[in-house]
Amino acid sequence: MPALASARYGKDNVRVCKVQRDEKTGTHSVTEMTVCCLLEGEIETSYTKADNSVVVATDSIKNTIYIKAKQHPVDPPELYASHLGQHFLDTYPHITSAHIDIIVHRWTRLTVDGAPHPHSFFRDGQETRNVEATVSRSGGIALKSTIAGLSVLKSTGSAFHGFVRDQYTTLPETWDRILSTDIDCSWTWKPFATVAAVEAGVERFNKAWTSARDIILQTFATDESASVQNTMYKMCEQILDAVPEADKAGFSLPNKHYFEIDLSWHNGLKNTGKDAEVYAPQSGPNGLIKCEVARDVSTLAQR
Ligand SMILES: O=c1[nH]c(=O)c2[nH]c(=O)[nH]c2[nH]1
Repeated sequence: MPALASARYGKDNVRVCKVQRDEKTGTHSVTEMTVCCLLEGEIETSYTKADNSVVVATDSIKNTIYIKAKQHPVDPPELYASHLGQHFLDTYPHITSAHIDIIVHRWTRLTVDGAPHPHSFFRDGQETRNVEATVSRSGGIALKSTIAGLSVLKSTGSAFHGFVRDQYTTLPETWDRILSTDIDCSWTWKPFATVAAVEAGVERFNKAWTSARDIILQTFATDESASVQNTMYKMCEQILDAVPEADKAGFSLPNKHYFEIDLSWHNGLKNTGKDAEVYAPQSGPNGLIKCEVARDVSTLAQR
C-alpha cells in the first residue's frame, strides 16, 4: 500500500525588491531577491484526504514574504530568512519546518563624476549571493550561505599533469593552460538555536561573504594551480579559517575548457603550446568538480 513518503509545498520565484532610504543623507540602498519558501509538517491529509484545513495557501505564503521584508531588514539575507522561517513555526502549530531559499541579485552603486551616486545602481555580472535556511522545531536554524555565478578566468598559472594514462586517455598533459569556472561556493554555519542568536553578532554574515569572496578571487589569481581539485581545496581551508562559525565549506566548479587550435595547416601558422593565442571556448562537455571540507570530519553528512 503506497504512503506519502515526504511532502513540502510553498511559493517559489517570489521576486522582492526593498528600497531603504536614509532620510539624513538621502542615500538609498536597494536589495532585490528571489525567494522560495516551502513548508513541512502535519500536512499529509491535504495530499491523501483532500483536507485543505491544514493548508496555508501558497498565496498567503507569498504575502508573508512581502510583509516580513517590510517588517525586518533584508540585509543580511541570512537574518531575513531566519525571521521568515520562524514566523511560520510561531504562527502555525502544525508546521514543523520552513525551508527558505533566497537569491540576492547584484545592484552595485553607480559612480558618477568620481562619487558614489545616492540612488542609481547597475548590474555588474550575474553573480548572486544565496542563502538556504531551514528553520525547524527540532533543529533550530540551519543556514548555508553561497556565492554563485561568479565567472573567473586566468590565462596562465594553471597546469594539469600526472593523471591516469591508459587506453581511454587522449588528453595531453599540460603545464600551462587557461583555467575558467563559474564559482559556486558555500559555507555552512553551525546551527543557531533562535532568531535572537542569528541576530546577535549579525555582522558575521556580511563579513564572511566579503572574506570568502576575497579569498576565492585572490587564490584563483595567485595559486599555481595543479588542478581544479587542489585549488578549490586551498580555498576551502582558508574560508574555514576566516569564518570560525562555519563548520563546512565547499565548491561546485565547472571546468570551462578552452581548447588550443592547431592552425599549422594554414601556411604553417603557429598557434599551439608557447605560440597559442587564439583558443576555442567550449560550451560542453565540461568537467564538474565538487568538494566539501569539514572543520571536523564527523560533521560531514553521511552518504
Ligand atoms: O583540473 C582538472 N581536474 C580534472 O579532474 C581534469 N580532468 C580533465 O580532463 N581536465 C582536468 N582538469
